[in-house]
This record gives sequence, C-alpha cells and structure tokens, in this order.
Amino acid sequence: MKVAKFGGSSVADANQFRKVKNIINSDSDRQVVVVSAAGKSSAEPVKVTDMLIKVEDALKQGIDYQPIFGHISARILKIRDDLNLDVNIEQDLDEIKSNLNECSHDYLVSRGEYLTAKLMANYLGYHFVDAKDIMIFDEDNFDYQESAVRLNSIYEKYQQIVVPGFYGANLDGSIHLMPRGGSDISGSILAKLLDANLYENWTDVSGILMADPRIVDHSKKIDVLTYDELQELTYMGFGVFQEEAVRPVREKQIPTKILNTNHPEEGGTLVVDSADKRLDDQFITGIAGKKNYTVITIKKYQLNKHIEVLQKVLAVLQKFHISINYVPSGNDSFSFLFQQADISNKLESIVLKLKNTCGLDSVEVNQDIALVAAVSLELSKRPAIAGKILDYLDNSLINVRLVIQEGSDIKVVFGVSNEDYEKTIAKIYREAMFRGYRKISA
Ligand SMILES: Nc1ncnc2c1ncn2[C@@H]1O[C@H](COP(=O)(O)OP(=O)(O)O)[C@@H](O)[C@H]1O
Ligand SMILES: N[C@@H](CC(=O)OP(=O)(O)O)C(=O)O
Repeated sequence: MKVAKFGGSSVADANQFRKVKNIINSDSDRQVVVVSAAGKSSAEPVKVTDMLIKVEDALKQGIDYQPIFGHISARILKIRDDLNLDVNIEQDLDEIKSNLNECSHDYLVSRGEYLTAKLMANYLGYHFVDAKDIMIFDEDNFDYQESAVRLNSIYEKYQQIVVPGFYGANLDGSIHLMPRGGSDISGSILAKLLDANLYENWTDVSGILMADPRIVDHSKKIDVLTYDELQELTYMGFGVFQEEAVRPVREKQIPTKILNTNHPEEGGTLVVDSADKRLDDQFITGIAGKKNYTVITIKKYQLNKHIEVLQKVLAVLQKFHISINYVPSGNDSFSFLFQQADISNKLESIVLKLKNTCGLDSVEVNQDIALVAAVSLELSKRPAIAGKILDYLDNSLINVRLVIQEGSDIKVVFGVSNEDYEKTIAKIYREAMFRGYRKISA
C-alpha cells in the first residue's frame, strides 16, 4: 500500500485534479491520498491557505472579509463545477462562514485542506476522512497510539481514503494546525501509522534538486539520498519537503519518493535508509540555506575554563525563551545563532543583560546573516574538503563570517551576509559540479 500526498500546486485547479486522478488510477496501491489546500497556479497567485489568513486578518482589523472569502468560495466552486462533481460544497462553505466570528485560527486556516480533500474524495470515488477524527495531538505531541486506534477502525471499513493534510485535532476535539508545509508531515505520519511500503510526495518539481531551482538554473536532480541527508537539508531550508516530515518515515524506514504531478514520467528522488543504495559518485549531495540570522558572540579570556560564566549566559538566554540554532565556539569565545524573527524584539534587552550580569570581556552582535550548508556523507571521511570550499568562496570575494562544522559530520555551514546568500549557493554548486570532487569509494 502506498500513501500519496499531493501538494498545493498539484490541486490548484480542475486540470491539476485530473492529473492527480490519472496518477491514482495508474496504480491501485495508491490507497491513501493526502491533499494540501489548493495552491498557486498561473491564474491564482495566492494559495488558499494564505487567503484564509487574510480573512482572519480582515476580521481582526474589522475590515470587510467578504471579498476574500468570496474569492476562496469561487475557486472551490469552480473546481467542483469544472469537474461536474456531485458534492454540496456550498453547505461546507456556509458552515465555515457562520463560524467565522468565533472560530480559532487553527480551524480557519485548515479549511483549505478540508474543502480540497472533500472535492478530491468525491472526484476519485474515495472515502473522505476528516483529519480531525484520526490525527490526534496530545498538546504539542502527536499521539500515535490514539491516532492508530482511530485510523484502524476507519481503515478496516474503507481502504481507499482521502485525508486533508496540515491539521488534526487535540484530545478535546478542537482543531490542531501543523506548521506551514504541514501536509508533508500528515502524509509521513499516515505512512508510518499504516506501515506503507512507499510514501509518495507529489509536487511541481521532478524530485529534489541539488540547489533551489529559483537560485541555480538547471540544478542537477538528486536521484537517491538518505534520510540523514534529507533531514539536514530540510533543516537548512530545502523548501520542497517539510523538515518535520522526515522523522516518521525514517523511524519505520519507509522509502519516500518526491515526484512531479505535472511530469510523472520523469521519475523523482528516492529517500532511503542507507548510503549503499546510492549509485552516483557526487561528492556534495545538496546545498541549502536560510537568510536572516542574528549572531551574538561573547568573549572572555579562557572562557572554556570558566563554565560558571557560560552558565550565567545560558540562564540569560533561557529567560528570554528563544531557540538557539547553532553554538560554534573557540577557546575564548562562544557564538549563538538565532533566527532574526525570534530574537529581534528582545535583542537589546538580551545584550544589555549579558553585558551587565555575566562578567564578559565583550558582547558583539551581527545581524542579517545567511547560513548556507553543503551536505555530504563524504564530509565525515574528508573534512578537509570544507577548507577547499572556503578557499573557493574567499577567492570569489565572498566574505565568510563563520564556518560551522560540528554535531552532524555530514554538513558544513557557512555564514555570509544576506546579500551574498544566492551567490554563495551558486558558487558552492559550481564548485561541487565542476571541480570534480568525487566520492573516494566511487
Ligand atoms: N532543492 C530543491 N529542489 C526542488 N525544489 C526546491 C528546492 N528548493 C526549493 N524548492 C522549491 O520547492 C517547491 C515545491 O515545494 P512546495 O512549494 O511546498 O510544493 P507543493 O505545492 O507541491 O507542496 C518547488 O517549486 C521549488 O521552487
Ligand atoms: N497549505 C498549507 C500546508 C501545505 O503543506 O501546503 P503545500 O503542500 O502547498 O506546501 C501551507 O500552505 O502551508
């Protein structure tokens, strides 16, 4: 049995629905279908999810929400009518509308998936299963036991189901929204719960490319990669697969494929447990990154011998409840990297507190830093390759502010200014492709 997840671009209009149906009908193993909300298309520049967020903003600001809600309704009705579906989706739209004034954010923003899945179930002749009945959360944690019980009782009756992605329910029945891109997580969890033999993630690119196609034209496709590599790449911002979607399939070692709804014949990327299953001799598997980090560097002579100072620093950071992304260190210094959005309104207070209470020699702040990571299983065998990339970036006049090669030994991270972000990715890609780095074993 296969779980097939279709992203927003794959269900953006009636024509995309037709492609989905062809894919489903071409393999009877595709029994569990997960859909996102209708996404962007050439005619529709805004995802339904983002339109729902606009409805919420309008409600909050007391502005007329009707035009946006009307647009969403028209999109949904058009798909229904273009496909001649016999489903009373007006009733669902009316119910959502009547709930608007007292509903939660999670309920409202998840309605795109709910409506799209209802249409898809009708179109495929599959049974619609509301995610709130089978994807159960106990506070922030997914409750696998409870969800398995509920899913199995439904799956015993109906073997061909469509489930909306991106949300589930809390134990009290209220809607629980997942992070953006969360339908990937829904699909991965369902594949794990049902012990699927394949998780297919259908999108608008023919697999995962070595670098973001919006930055590097004709970037090479990665044919096979490991869960470890995918985890590192998604953590660093590989847009094509949600970072939290790796764990469920990885835990059960369910092979995962990234495929193109518009070109199923082109094959895609296969994610597997072991590097032995990789055939190519590519040294660097992929390059990914994110902009907008803030770095706080604290310095004190022989800091590594003054654990009590470090304890004080950590206590200050803990008080402000912000997640730290990386902590590169030297003998006399420690740097803390944060996502700018998490820290920006607290930065001044944090720096003041660090300066006044921790007995440091200095506290420096660097903002607008982008992190670019090169991921390669070979880095653990040849860590010196990181130095070669660094030389190359230096020769290309890219000012590398920091290098992090710690923790996972399959990744090296370069910190550059936001402005150099795209150039750094393009340069590393060039270096990886044309300098002839190849795996030692190949
Ligand atoms: N390394 C990469 N390989 C492939 N696609 C990438 C990569 N990095 C970013 N992307 C972007 O991810 C997009 C697909 O992800 P997403 O927008 O979530 O699709 P969907 O609507 O199918 O969920 C692609 O259109 C592409 O622009
Ligand atoms: N619709 C949600 C969830 C999702 O997974 O979407 P997509 O498959 O289009 O990335 C979002 O936009 O975040």
